[in-house]
Amino acid sequence: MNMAVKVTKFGGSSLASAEQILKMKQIVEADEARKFVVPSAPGKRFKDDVKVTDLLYSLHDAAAHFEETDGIYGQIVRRYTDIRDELGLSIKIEEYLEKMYRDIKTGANEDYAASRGEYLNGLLIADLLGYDFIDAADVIFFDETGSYDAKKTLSVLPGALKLHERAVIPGFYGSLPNGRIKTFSRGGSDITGSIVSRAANADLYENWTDVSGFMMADPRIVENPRKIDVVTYRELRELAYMGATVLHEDSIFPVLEAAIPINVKNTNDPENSGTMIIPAIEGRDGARDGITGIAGKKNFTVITIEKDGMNTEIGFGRKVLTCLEKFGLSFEHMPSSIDTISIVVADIRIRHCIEELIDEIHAVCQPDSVEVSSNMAIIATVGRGMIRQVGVSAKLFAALAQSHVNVRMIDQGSSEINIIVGVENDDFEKAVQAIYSALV
Ligand SMILES: Nc1ncnc2c1ncn2[C@@H]1O[C@H](COP(=O)(O)OP(=O)(O)O)[C@@H](O)[C@H]1O
Ligand SMILES: N[C@@H](CC(=O)OP(=O)(O)O)C(=O)O
Repeated sequence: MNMAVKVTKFGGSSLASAEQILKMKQIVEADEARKFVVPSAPGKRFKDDVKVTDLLYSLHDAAAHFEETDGIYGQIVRRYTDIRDELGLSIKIEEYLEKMYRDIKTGANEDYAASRGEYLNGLLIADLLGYDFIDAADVIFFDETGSYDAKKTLSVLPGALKLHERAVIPGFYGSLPNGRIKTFSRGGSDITGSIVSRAANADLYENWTDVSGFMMADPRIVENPRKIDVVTYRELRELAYMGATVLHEDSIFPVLEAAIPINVKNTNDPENSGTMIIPAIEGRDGARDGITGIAGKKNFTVITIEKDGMNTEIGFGRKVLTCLEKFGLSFEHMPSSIDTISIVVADIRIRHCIEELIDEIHAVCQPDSVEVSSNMAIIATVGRGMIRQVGVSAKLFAALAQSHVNVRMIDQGSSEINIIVGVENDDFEKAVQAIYSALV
């Protein structure tokens, strides 16, 4: 009989120090099935600490601008040598660090620099566990456009995993067709864990972090939020995309087809069952009272375009989108009513071209007015049962009104599993707390 296989991804918070890494070791060794380990780079040890990935971005930036680099490099060296020494390992991590430093100083790309956080941690962890080390650059691939290449990866990775009884595969990066290193977006070790789970045909993908699963709201905003025991891939994707950073929003794609469940667990409380993320909940959709969760993000710009008779003007939406396309902008949401259409774009993407974009919209769409509000936050209230439940929106808006939160935008998503509201950045925390108290 084939033995069960579990892939375990440990986040930066779970590997920030030797003490945390020893907890990881205990967890991995407690279950024979935990054959493949995907580590992140060491994260924050305390509130104001700096993640190694952020140090690496700073190091690359300083080197690229010919600024002083020895200080940052020294901090990175200390993070790894401290871990190595406290774990009593003899691996010569300095040699790998020195090579990295040379490469960065001689023009290695930013992704290469960022990826070394996971690479170096992977070497230490493989040594500690006595597992083989597989460099993600040899088994995880991106195409020429920089998108993840599932076909190529799945033609190489399953075979590579079969050659190893137990292995460590660092998270966050792979390689481009020209051999250069490419990373996923921030938090992307979660995606590596999912890819390895698919390739290993795992029975379970365990994602170990510093919270006991997905909570109904961000624990940094709502005190002691309720845990979500079971959540569907789709709800998870909505919540993750909207700001619940526990799991990267793209982590579900690699395991989707194979329907491999994801279990979010707490390295500091391994007995807690955490949250199970599964394809669908048969026969229970709609049976759940209330909502699944609340998530949100700050720093968006909302452009509201008004034009009488917009609803009958053929091609109006296309014209607006052409303007965005001209500036290479994607949008997050686009709620509309009879004579208005709003476009929500992240501040950081639009800041440099907002004035030119508005001029373009005036020229191309001939609107009656265009209003721009920046420093907006968007909050999504998500739940698969919400659509069949009367009164959720009424309660939500009453709660916001009672807390004196000015609602600047409403978008009842057509996916019908979320209601999105736009509020000012300053009202963000208050709004999340108000929605949580009213609906949970
Ligand atoms: N809904 C939520 N449930 C749980 N944690 C959340 C939620 N929203 C945001 N978080 C934050 O996500 C953090 C875990 O994600 P992250 O920092 O990426 O962990 P890791 O370093 O393990 O990858 C938690 O510490 C918590 O502050
Ligand atoms: N270290 C990378 C990738 C990652 O997934 O990290 P974490 O698991 O700590 O979120 C980052 O900081 O983005």
